[in-house]
Amino acid sequence: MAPSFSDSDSMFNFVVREGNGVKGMADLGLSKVPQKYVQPPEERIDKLNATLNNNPPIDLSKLGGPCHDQVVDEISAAAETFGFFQVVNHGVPVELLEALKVAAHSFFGQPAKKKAAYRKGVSPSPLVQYGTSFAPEKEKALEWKDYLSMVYSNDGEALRFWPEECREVALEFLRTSTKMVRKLLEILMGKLGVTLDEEKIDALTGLKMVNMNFYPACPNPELTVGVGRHSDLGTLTVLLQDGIGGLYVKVEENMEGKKKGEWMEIPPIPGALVINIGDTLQIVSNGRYKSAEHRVRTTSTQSRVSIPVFAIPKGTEKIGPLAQVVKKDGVARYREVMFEDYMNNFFGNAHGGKKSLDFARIY
Ligand SMILES: O=C(O)CCC(=O)C(=O)O
Ligand SMILES: [Fe+2]
Repeated sequence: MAPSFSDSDSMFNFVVREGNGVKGMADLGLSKVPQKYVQPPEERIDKLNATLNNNPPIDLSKLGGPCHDQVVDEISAAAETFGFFQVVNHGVPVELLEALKVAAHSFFGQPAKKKAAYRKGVSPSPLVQYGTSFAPEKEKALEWKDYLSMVYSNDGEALRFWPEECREVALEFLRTSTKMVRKLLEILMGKLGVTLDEEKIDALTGLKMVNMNFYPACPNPELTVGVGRHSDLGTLTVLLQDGIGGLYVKVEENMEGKKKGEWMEIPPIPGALVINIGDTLQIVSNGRYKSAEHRVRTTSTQSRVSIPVFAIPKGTEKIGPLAQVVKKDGVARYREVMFEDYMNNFFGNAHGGKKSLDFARIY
């Protein structure tokens, strides 16, 4: 059946307000995306205009062994330059990664009605939200993506309220990746001369959330984006992408073999996870660690899924550059902000690269 939206309002209502999602629309059979999905030329993703990031993944099982210091240096060097790296032997079982992708397809493969039950405002729990694009009411062009977001409060509530198609694997992903996040933070803080204690861990990662992103096959990958340019708002993101590819990270600074502003494709590596530095860690480290600006391209042949775990501060937490680092740097590059305010600003605006950091930047 060919879709027959009489105007862009009825398309918006169908996809966004009624919760059919971009998948519901794509399933109708489209030969061309609606105008509302066409990105301005400067935001479109030209596959041929990107380089491939073929840095080998960092092997976390070498921590604690004879190559410990070298691995620590690789992690901090990646955090200081790209704001991203891939890891293997990360402690998240490889079978779980497979099960997560299956669970994501099974959640999004359900009839729209079942997913729409978790829409903002009607979801039976504030911990769970299903939606589409990022800030659809604010965006000039929509993102070709549906998502499910699951906030962690405790195991009991997760198993009770998260959707049954994915709750067990999502919880296990959160549990196992949290251990790695702790290890990575310990290393990154250690490099700043700061010891990570329970209080600091809680301040930086007190709120955890698992998302599932679904990017339906798209008839016009050259005109659309799956996710627009953004950095993640929290401390660290652990991202599982499937084998389809389409994740791009922007080069922050000129460096050997890489030019500032150039986009690198992050290839899927079987069994690996992608680690992103988020805005919070850039602020806390007074700019030493870079949050990674990234975006996602759509594909015309297959639906892609990705599953990030976000480790972020609680809303009541005050976030600012660490005193030890400011002392060393002689200047604070960011002001202290209530994380809730930072979050409201982040989610209250359409994606726009790293402009989210301006909220805390001192000029
Ligand atoms: O799908 C991806 O690879 C990345 C998704 C992403 O950037 C996000 O959910 O914040
Ligand atoms: Fe992201």
